[in-house]
Order: sequence, then C-alpha cells, then structure tokens
Amino acid sequence: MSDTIATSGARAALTLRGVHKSFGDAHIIRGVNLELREGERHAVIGPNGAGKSTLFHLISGQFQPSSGQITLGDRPIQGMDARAINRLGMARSFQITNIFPGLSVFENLRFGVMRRHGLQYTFWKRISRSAGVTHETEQLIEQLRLGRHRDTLGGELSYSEQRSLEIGMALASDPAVLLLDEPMAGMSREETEYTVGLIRDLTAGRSLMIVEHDMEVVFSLSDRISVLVYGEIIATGTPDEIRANVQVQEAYLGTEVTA
Ligand SMILES: Nc1ncnc2c1ncn2[C@@H]1O[C@H](COP(=O)(O)OP(=O)(O)OP(=O)(O)O)[C@@H](O)[C@H]1O
Repeated sequence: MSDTIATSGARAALTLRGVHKSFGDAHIIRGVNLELREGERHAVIGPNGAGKSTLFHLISGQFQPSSGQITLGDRPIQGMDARAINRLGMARSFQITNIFPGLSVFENLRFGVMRRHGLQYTFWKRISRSAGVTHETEQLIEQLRLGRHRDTLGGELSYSEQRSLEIGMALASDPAVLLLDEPMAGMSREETEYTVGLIRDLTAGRSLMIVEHDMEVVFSLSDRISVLVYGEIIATGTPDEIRANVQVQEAYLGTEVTA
C-alpha cells in the first residue's frame, strides 16, 4: 500500500489517521489513513459495501469514529457534529438535494452566500439587498452556467441542473474542503459529461474529495484516487498508478478500472 501521509509534500486539507468504525460487531472501517492535499481532486472508489458512504459520514460528522483521528487543516474534528464541522469549512453535497424547490435559483444561491457571511435572520431582509451579496450570487450563477435559469424555481430545473445548483449551494460557503457524494448518480451520459466539465471548472484549486461509481468520471477528474476495499485503503495514487496496480485490478476482478 502506498503511504501518502509519509510521502506528501503538499499541505493536507484533510487527514484521516487510523480511523475505525464499527456498528455493533460489524467492523466496517478498519484503520483508514487518508490525506486530501490542498488543491487536489481526490476520489475514493471501491466495490459496493466497501464503506465509502460510511467514510464520508465519518468525515462530515454524521457518524462518529469508533477510534482514530480526523483533522481539517490542523484542527481535529472527530467527535464534532456535522454543523460544527460545516462551520469550520467542510461542505458536503448529497445525492438528495439540499435546494429549496420553491425558491428561484438566485434566491437559493443568495441564501447560500448569506449563510456564509453568517448573517442573522432578522437582518436578512435588509442585507439580502446589499450589492455585495447580490454580486457574489450573480457570479456564482454564471460559474454554474445557470444564467438563463436565474429566476427559475429550483423545483422546476432538470435533474442535472438541480445537481448543479446543489453543488453551487455547497460552494457558496467557500469551503476549505468539498465532499461530493456520487454527483453523477442518475444522470445520462450527456448530463454526466456536462457535469464533469462543470465540476472541473468549479473545483479548480479547491480541495475536493469525491465518491463516484462512474470510473470514466473518476479517472478523468481525479488527481489521485484511493481504493477502499472491506473498510481498508488498499492503494492511493495517480490514475495511472491505480490503473496499473495489480491489487486493485484483483479487487475489481480486472473489469471496472479500465476507464
Ligand atoms: N448505520 C449502520 N448500521 C449498520 N451497518 C451499517 C450502517 N451503515 C452502513 N452499514 C454497513 O456498512 C457497510 C458499508 O456500507 P457503505 O454504504 O458505507 O458502503 P459503500 O462503499 O458506500 O457502498 P455502495 O457503493 O453500495 O454505496 C455495509 O455492509 C452496510 O450494511
């Protein structure tokens, strides 16, 4: 197994050391060491049931680790709840959307931008009209390529547009670490290609950890890939290194990492 923690030169945005998680007798995450470097796109792949979602739940605070350390930048976050971790700069985008279907694209994103500034509810009406918030929101809409849908209700967008908006809501908080959980799930090939391009643009220079089943997406988007099998990371490396890794090929029976 490659030891990314020992060999990394770049600063770590997120680090997991010896992380375990058991549910009763079921030992699901078995001593995971993982490092997300600042500014890299890092995918976690693995067979069904390997523990990818559990790992994301541990990182984002939905689950607490049974043991081990998780640090966001230099700050230990294991044991904190999801809201506290979010406030420290971790944003997670779920398959199930976090958007408000009855608000327009503009209103949704403005909400995200205002939340980032920590504006209190009672002041919102006044501050929501502030030029700074409006400008940031408009910029985000352009980055998301949702300009022509500025005034469309979230609930009336197509599925892939809703996913774009959802990613935008996560980015509105300008997170230090962005977690994307199967962003392409349920998308057609065309929508997937579009969304990969969008994610690539939106996450340039950001620290992104992504779980995704579509291997073509994983191999084209990632700077590095970690492979989780039965709750253990069996390899971490560049897409080329992972493609050439015999242990990984065996874990996937040589079929799924050919992208
Ligand atoms: N709350 C829980 N209680 C008990 N077992 C759980 C719980 N959550 C997950 N598990 C078990 O942990 C294992 C890993 O599940 P997880 O959903 O993390 O895998 P995954 O790699 O994300 O799978 P998939 O690719 O199918 O989404 C499974 O055997 C699952 O049944």
